[in-house]
Amino acid sequence: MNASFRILTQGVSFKRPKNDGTADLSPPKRDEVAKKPPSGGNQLSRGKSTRGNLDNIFGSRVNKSKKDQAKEEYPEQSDLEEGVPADISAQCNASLSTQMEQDRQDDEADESSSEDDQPAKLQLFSGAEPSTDFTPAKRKRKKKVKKDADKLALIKQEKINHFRNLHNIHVTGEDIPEPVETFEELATRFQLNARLVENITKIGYQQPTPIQMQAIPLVLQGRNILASAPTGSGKTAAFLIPIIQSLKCFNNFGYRAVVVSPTRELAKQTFFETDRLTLGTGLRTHLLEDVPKFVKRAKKNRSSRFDILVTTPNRLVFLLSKKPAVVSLESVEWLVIDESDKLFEADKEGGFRDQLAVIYKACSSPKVRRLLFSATFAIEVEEWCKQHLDNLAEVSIGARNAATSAIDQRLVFVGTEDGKTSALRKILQEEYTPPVLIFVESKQRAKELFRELENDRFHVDVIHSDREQSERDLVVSSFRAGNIWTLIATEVLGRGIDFKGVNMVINYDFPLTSISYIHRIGRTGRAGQRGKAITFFTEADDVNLRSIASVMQRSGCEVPAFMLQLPKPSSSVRKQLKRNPKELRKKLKNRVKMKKLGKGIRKAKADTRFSATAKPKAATKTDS
Ligand SMILES: Nc1ncnc2c1ncn2[C@@H]1O[C@H](COP(=O)(O)OP(=O)(O)OP(=O)(O)O)[C@@H](O)[C@H]1O
Repeated sequence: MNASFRILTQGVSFKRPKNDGTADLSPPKRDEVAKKPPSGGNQLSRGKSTRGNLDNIFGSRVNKSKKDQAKEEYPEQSDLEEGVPADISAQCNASLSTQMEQDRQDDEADESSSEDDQPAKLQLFSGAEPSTDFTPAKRKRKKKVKKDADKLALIKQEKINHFRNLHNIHVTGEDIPEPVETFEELATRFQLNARLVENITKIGYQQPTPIQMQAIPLVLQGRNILASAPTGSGKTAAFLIPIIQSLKCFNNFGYRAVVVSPTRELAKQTFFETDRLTLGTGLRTHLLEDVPKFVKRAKKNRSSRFDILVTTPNRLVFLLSKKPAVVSLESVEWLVIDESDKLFEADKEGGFRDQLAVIYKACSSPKVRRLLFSATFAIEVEEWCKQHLDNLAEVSIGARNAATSAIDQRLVFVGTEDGKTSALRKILQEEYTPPVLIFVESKQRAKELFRELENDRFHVDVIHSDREQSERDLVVSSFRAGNIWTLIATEVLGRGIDFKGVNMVINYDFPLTSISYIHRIGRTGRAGQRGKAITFFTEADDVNLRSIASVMQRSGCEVPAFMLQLPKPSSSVRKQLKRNPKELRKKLKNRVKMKKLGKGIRKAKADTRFSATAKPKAATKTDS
């Protein structure tokens, strides 16, 4: 991917509607939006904050086609090449400096001549002192100072743009602060807590990653943020470092920051990262694990002993929905929604989105800021943020919804389901470099594959939602410690989990969406290391093949041309893919089976012409 991107900073500010006690996380309906009259401009007056205003603004934006909007925010490659390369920036600085020097000399000459004229002009005024502001010399000097300041600002902006281009940083929003290049710069510019600096050094972070370069100053500015950056690019520290800095030290007010993660494993990992970064600062972090214990503790009013809460949404919602609620989020200043696109997902029962709405509403302080982070970007999350979050800044690193270029990705055709085990054994024999993660689509599949491999020499174990929490914890820690070499997992480990040094990810079952593909393979190739991802596909997987091939192509992998030319799934299939991908996959598998069955029957029928013993049943046996 070319590192040269044009920076887009749109001067748009959005006001949050008045807090009416509702927390509707659903995006506005398109036709509702389309009916709204277009707004007069994209700058909203600061005084009034009404939903009507918001809708007008939102309407004017979404009336553009998504393609146009995307093009505005992410120019095509040819456009991107117009970025500001280093030498151009240097030339620009040099020529501006020369021009400024020339202007200075001209102005000095002008000034001396106009000062000579002054007495004559001043005599025109009798009695009253002339206003000093309006003497031509002063006016000129003022103009010159302004001109110089403008030029300096231009040079500075040019440098910032160049820096962002270099690191693939894209930002939108008003008044975006300068990114930081080093942790030393961060420490001096924001007077970072000495213990926090010490902890960053102790952990071994030498330089901020691109998301940290831009997101940390933004969070420290007190903004609402929607951020996306590749898997394994340090998003956790990008929100934790500035939150820790802003909370300063322990106080007795109760939770002031809440981090919501979709899985227990991820919540636990974030808790450990928070623990490492807060060491010695006095801040206290609580991982919400044992709900009954929490309820007991809450009765003694002991929840105010912590500053930061890390949790999954369902546990927190359970506590919030007790009458009376056993947890208070009224003092929360920072609400972090990690894996934000996942937590915005809604299913028939409401899913994560409804839970998020409860949490959102419970964080009732006017001081609260929301930080939404993920490796993948969803347009509906962006639309919601734009509509509901005041002073929003968006930051993203690299191309949206692309896998990291640190992963070598490969697609392997295995024919049918039956072809998978032998293909897996072949790979494990020929290129086995543990630790290896194998993803399957359901707990049933996970159990079956585990039985298949458990007696081989691959030190295999399995993790899925049917296992006890203690077993899951043990499996994760054993895999981290290197006692398990091959781990079979469902989507439980698909997002956010940071296992150091996973060398290979195998998608034994084809991911249901390209988003799931990006997160699954992102368990390798993290924090600057390289990794390998192999994905099996069968005849039943062609509905998703094109979108995954596109992800591969966007992250710089070679993809067979035919895959990119596969027909796009019809709109009804796309809808099903979004609503219930598992169900659709089942249907497609059945269709392939039926097709084969049909072929088998036809073949068998044909065979019976020559051999009376051939039966259709026998011909289809291998497909079952
Ligand atoms: N500045 C840094 N320098 C070096 N390593 C870092 C830095 N910041 C974070 N890391 C390390 O990078 C790894 C990935 O970080 P993290 O888990 O935060 O990634 P992520 O972007 O949240 O990934 P995902 O999208 O998969 O959740 C971790 O091991 C973390 O310790």
